[in-house]
Amino acid sequence: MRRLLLPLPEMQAEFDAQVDRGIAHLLPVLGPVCGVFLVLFAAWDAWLDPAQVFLTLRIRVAMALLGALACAQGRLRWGASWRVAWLYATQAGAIIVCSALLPQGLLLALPGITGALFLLALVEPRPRRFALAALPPSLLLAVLAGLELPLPLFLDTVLLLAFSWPLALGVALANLHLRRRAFVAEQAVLHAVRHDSLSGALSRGYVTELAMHDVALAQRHGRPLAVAMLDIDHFKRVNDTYGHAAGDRALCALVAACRTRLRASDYIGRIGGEEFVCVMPEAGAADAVACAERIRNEVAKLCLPAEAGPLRFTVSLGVAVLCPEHAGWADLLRAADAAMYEAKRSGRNRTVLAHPAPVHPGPDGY
Ligand SMILES: Nc1nc2c(ncn2[C@@H]2O[C@H](COP(=O)(O)OP(=O)(O)OP(=O)(O)O)[C@@H](O)[C@H]2O)c(=O)[nH]1
Repeated sequence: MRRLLLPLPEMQAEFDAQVDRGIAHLLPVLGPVCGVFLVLFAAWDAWLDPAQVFLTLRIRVAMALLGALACAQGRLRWGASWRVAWLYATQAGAIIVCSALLPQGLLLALPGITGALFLLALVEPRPRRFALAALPPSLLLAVLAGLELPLPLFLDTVLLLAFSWPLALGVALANLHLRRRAFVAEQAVLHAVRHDSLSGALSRGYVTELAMHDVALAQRHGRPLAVAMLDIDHFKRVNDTYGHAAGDRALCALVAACRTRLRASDYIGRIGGEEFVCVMPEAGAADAVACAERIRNEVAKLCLPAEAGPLRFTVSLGVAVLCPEHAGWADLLRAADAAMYEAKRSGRNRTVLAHPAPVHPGPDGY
């Protein structure tokens, strides 16, 4: 059972959300499938006992309409599990009740009713939720079999249910195991695509995707957003003096230092060799420059052990704040880049705020 659990609680929550999304996509398809079954079962009823067919048809239609509530996307605020449980309970319930009204109906329908358990195990593989959906119809079947069938046949029915349940649960667990493996693999690929493997910063593609979204949001709601572009000073010299491996460690230390100085809602991405960008939603010029200065001071304090002696390095930063002159993320980044080159030109190890003047000045008028 432990192997079925995901290593992190947030991964478990994301996995559950993914399964729920899958079920939500499947539900509109299950509606018409139930409709086809309704017609087939009505024909079956007519074949077994034409006298009862109008009664059973009314029950089946009523249960189908009740079950259709589960497919009403967005109307009812039910979770996917409750929708599945409701759909299964109404459809299996209709089969069981109608079968009980037909001569030998329960016995004839038994393989279909137990078979439905296996279908459910494919749709809802999480054991507790599977049990939640499967239990009420199984209990209904046992009760009606107890009322309708002679004792030996009732015991056969209960025995068949007792066999089917662990088997269907096994199918659900195997299904769950396979889905979790696929999910973990998908997460690993996503992580590799979204992160720089050396420094752990976001990859260029992913930081661009996030930043474009945040810039569009800030523009739409008139909210502040700032960007700081960082570049290690004389990094070529660092590599030449201390070696490439020490240079790599400097990149990692830089990202770690930035993370300690950024807010939880800020993020850092690597956009080139030794160039990084920090995106700071809800930060005006004063906040962003103060944060950039904190990063610069933190980096200047770093001292990494290396064979050629203690490695110290500095960074130059260009800060740009979103304003109406910026059409989007590309313009904002260009402004931060220009400010960063200005910081390099004017002596390095400093922060330069890009012009034009920001629209969202901080309290100190930046
Ligand atoms: N160790 C290491 N070095 C890298 C990596 N990516 C790029 N570099 C090096 O970063 C250096 C960038 O050098 P330049 O673009 O000349 O800039 P600089 O020496 O930092 O000079 P300024 O930016 O003008 O201060 C090059 O020597 C690259 O080889 C990496 O992943 N690891």
